[in-house]
Formats: sequence, structure tokens, C-alpha cells
Amino acid sequence: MYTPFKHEPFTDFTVEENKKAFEAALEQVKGDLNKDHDLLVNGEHVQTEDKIISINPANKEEVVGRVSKANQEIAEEAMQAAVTSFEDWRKWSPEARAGVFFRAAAKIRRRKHEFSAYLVYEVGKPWKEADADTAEAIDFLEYYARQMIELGEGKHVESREGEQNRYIYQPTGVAVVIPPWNLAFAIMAGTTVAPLVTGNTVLLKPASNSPVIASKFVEVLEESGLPKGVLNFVPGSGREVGDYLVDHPKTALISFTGSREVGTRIIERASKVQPGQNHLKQVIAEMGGKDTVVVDSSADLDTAVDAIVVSAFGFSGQKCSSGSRAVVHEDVYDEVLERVAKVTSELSVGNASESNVYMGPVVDQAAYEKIMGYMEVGKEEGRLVVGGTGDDSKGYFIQPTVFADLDPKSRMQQEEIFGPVVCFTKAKDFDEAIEIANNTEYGLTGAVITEDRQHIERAARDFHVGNLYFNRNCTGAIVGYQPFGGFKMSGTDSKAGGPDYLALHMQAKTISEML
Ligand SMILES: NC(=O)c1ccc[n+]([C@@H]2O[C@H](COP(=O)([O-])OP(=O)(O)OC[C@H]3O[C@@H](n4cnc5c(N)ncnc54)[C@H](O)[C@@H]3O)[C@@H](O)[C@H]2O)c1
Ligand SMILES: N[C@@H](CCC=O)C(=O)O
Repeated sequence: MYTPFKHEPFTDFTVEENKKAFEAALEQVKGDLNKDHDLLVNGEHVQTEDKIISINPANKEEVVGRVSKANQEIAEEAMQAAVTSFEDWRKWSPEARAGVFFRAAAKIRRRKHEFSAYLVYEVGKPWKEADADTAEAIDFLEYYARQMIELGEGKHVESREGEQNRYIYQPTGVAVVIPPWNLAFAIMAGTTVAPLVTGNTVLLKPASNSPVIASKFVEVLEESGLPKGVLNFVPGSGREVGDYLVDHPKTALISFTGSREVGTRIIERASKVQPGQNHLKQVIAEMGGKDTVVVDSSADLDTAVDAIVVSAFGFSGQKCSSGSRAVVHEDVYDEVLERVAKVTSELSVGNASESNVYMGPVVDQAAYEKIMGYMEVGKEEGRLVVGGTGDDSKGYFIQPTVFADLDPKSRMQQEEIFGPVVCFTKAKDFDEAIEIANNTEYGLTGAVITEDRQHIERAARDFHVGNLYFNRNCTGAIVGYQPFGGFKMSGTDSKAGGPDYLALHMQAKTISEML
């Protein structure tokens, strides 16, 4: 028997004991940096000459780890292992499979700060963000394992005289999992565990900015009793290994989370039937966002300011759920803008390993240059209110930035910047605010700050996003409470951490038996 699902609590770092424990974990992990990490192919640890060098974005000199890189030959071996091991793994009972992930969750919980410390070093997450990322990873393991047990019997369909009917779920086959670097633990773990616990075998190709945390997770799954070949770890270039696996005729399912550009490319490639392929590939693709916080004239302005700041600058705006647009009713526009600018100018930016830092670096040089490029666009299209500067001499630090008076159709209000930048646009009334909010190609998250019940109902009906929040920020979905996934170009609306998610990794089978 298993206990009911319970969320992993966040750590309160104002408690001295917790702060000390986290400092100790940072110290311990620092001593473990710059080590080699292997591939995992058919249960064998494999090292290659060619490595992904994972760097601390807060300190370019610091190597977090050196991760062996797969090529197409190794990817092929891993694919064969996944195909072979599927025949046994798919027959494991849901309880037996779930048991592996309950054990893994327990191991991660015991070493929670250690995993979070890796996130601090590898992707520059401030303590609280790193802790939340690890907690969400544990939640995904616990939640999906329980869900699989519940789905194990299938769902009820009617039988009738002389005929017994059943409706059961069976795994799809070999899954290729391609996660992003930003929720480097939670999304990587969640998208890996969902296909595994449902009986598929997996090839995990981690993001090149976060292969070390992925390698640590794979180690835990190995120690938790996953049979050889069921999970294969194949870090490598997206274009080389990613394309090879996406195109492979034995690939049955692709679970991708990342940018719109790569996601739509994967959907297109996966739709092409390859020689020797006699099935259609299923694709889950969760992609970018251009998320809006709408502030109504009736809004509580303290709530509005907090919602805009947290949405825009949490993890330096590097979340698909980041609120990079503020659409504010003209009656309160000037006041909200002034107050957001003040709070923004006081946010601390620095090395994420320091406890009091609100915003760490952005993830790498390419991200730094892209975001700094948008600063110039913003100055041309709107008015720079605060921030706009960066420093990449030691790490990739960018000041939190507010632009005002943007045209809703401007590039700043349409393109995903994925950095610490929020752009204000004025709306003459609530209808116009919702129209502006909807007017992007994305449809992932949104928030509305209002005290008006009719406006709540209007937005609930017409604000076209997968995750809509009232009177709070638009980030931080919690497993089981806020199943997460977007509409339009934000993805295939596969709600991660929700009751329908596992079914996307399985095929439903109807069985009818004459009695
Ligand atoms: N909707 C969501 O749930 C969600 C969650 C997190 C991040 N995101 C989005 O992810 C993006 C940021 O993440 P990113 O920079 O890692 O995205 P990305 O698209 O650059 O990379 C995502 C993954 O795809 C791989 N990849 C790159 N090229 C590939 C190819 N040709 N074939 C196969 N795989 C390839 C990368 O190595 C990485 O593992 C943002 O757009 C963000 O909004 C979306
Ligand atoms: N699920 C996360 C966002 C994932 C994308 O980066 C949130 O709700 O903030």
C-alpha cells in the first residue's frame, strides 16, 4: 500500500538551521565539481573523448562537470537497448514500476539540498528557485507513480449481457525525451518518469546547459532498481543526436519541452514516416510563452506590483511562464509603472550561491547576447525606465529591466525574450486589455489582477491561455494543483502534473469478450 500524495515542502531559508544545511551542501557539491559523467547505454557506463563542458553561468571559470557526449553510433546502440528492454519492462505491473520511482523519490528527498546545490552551480538558480525545482522533481515522481497505480486497472466501460468489455492502457514503445535547461531538474525528471512509469523505455537527451543534474538523476534511477536498457542517457548535440532519435523508425513517442523553433521542427520531422516504420509517432511538445499580467482599474496595487515583479524576474525571467508583458488599465498605469520600477531597482543581482541574491545570471553567453540585443530593440520601440545594462566579464549578469509605452504589436511585446525584462502597455479598458493579452502567437500562462467579479468571469472565458491565475503572479504551477501546459504555439496542451498526463504516454485498448 502507498500513502496519499503529499507535496514536497519548500525549504524556509530564514531558519538558521536550514540556511546552514544548504551552505554545507553548496560546499560539498563544490568539491564534486569538474568531474567526468558517463553515458548510460544498455546498463553500461560509457565514456567518450568528446565531452559537454558544463559551466557555472555565474563564474565562467568554474567547470561544473564534463559529460560524455553521444554520437549517432552510440545513439543507435541505446535505441536497440531500449527496443529490446521494452519487451520485459512493459510487462512489469504498475505497482512494481511505481516502486522504482517511490524509491528514487525517497533517495532524492534525503539528498535534496545536494541536488539543489547542483542547480545553483549549473544553471545559476538562486536558492529558493533551486529548492522549488528539486521539490517539483520529487512531486512528479510521487504523483506519476501513484497515478500509474490508479490507471493500472484501466477505466470503466459498460458491459452488457453476453459481452464483457474492458478499456485498458498499454505503453507506446520507445520514448525520446528532450527537456530544456531551465526547470533543469523538475521538467527533466517529470518528462522522463512519465514515459517510464507507464511502461515505455526511454532515451534521455538532456539540454547541453544542464547535463550534470540529469546525470545525477539517472544515477538515482539506476540505484533504485531500473533494469538495464530501460533508461538510456545520451547527451549530445540537438542537431546530431536529437535529429537522429527523432527521425528513428523505432521511436514511438517524443516528449519535447523547449523553444517554439525546435519544437515545431521536431513535430514536422516526426510526422515523416521513415523506411521500416509502421506506426505514427506521438509527439508531446511544450514550447515557449509570451505571458501577460493584466492589471485592471479595480486591482489591489500591492498585489499588482508583486505579481508583475515576481512573474518577470523570478529566475531572471527564464521560465516559459515568465510574465514579460504588463498590460495595465490607463487609470492606474503611471502608479503601477512607478512602483514596479522602484521595486525592480532594489532587486539584488549576483552569484546565485549567495543566500541573499534575488536574481542570478542568465544561462550562457548566447542568452546574454540575445537578451542584451533586445535591450536595444526596447530602447527603439519604447521607453527604458530602469535597468537595461549587463556585465559578462565574470558571469552572465543582466540588470532587471522595465520598458514602458510599448505598442502591443512591437517585437518586445510579441517575441519571447527569456530574460529579466518586462514591457508595459497601456489599455483603455478591460476589454482592450484582454484583447492585447491574447494578441500573441503564444497561449501559455497569464494573470489578471482585479477585484471585479464580472471581469474574473470574462477573463476565465476569454483569456486564451493554458494556465490562468487571478490576483497572483503567473509562474510556479504546483503538481496536482495547477496542471501545466499551453495553447496555440505554446504547445500541445499536455498538462504536466495533471490527471490526463500519463495517458498521453500510452495507447488505450478496448477489449470485448463474448461470454
Ligand atoms: N511549455 C513548457 O512547459 C516549457 C517549459 C520550460 C521551457 N520551455 C521553453 O523552452 C525554451 C528554453 O529552453 P531551451 O533553451 O532549452 O530550448 P531549446 O529548444 O533550445 O532546447 C530544448 C531541448 O531541445 C534540444 N534540441 C535542440 N535542437 C534540437 C534538435 N534539432 N533536435 C532535437 N533536440 C534539439 C536541446 O538540446 C534541449 O535539450 C523557452 O522557449 C521556454 O519557453 C517551455
Ligand atoms: N511550470 C513552471 C514553468 C515551466 C517553464 O519554464 C511554472 O509554472 O512556472
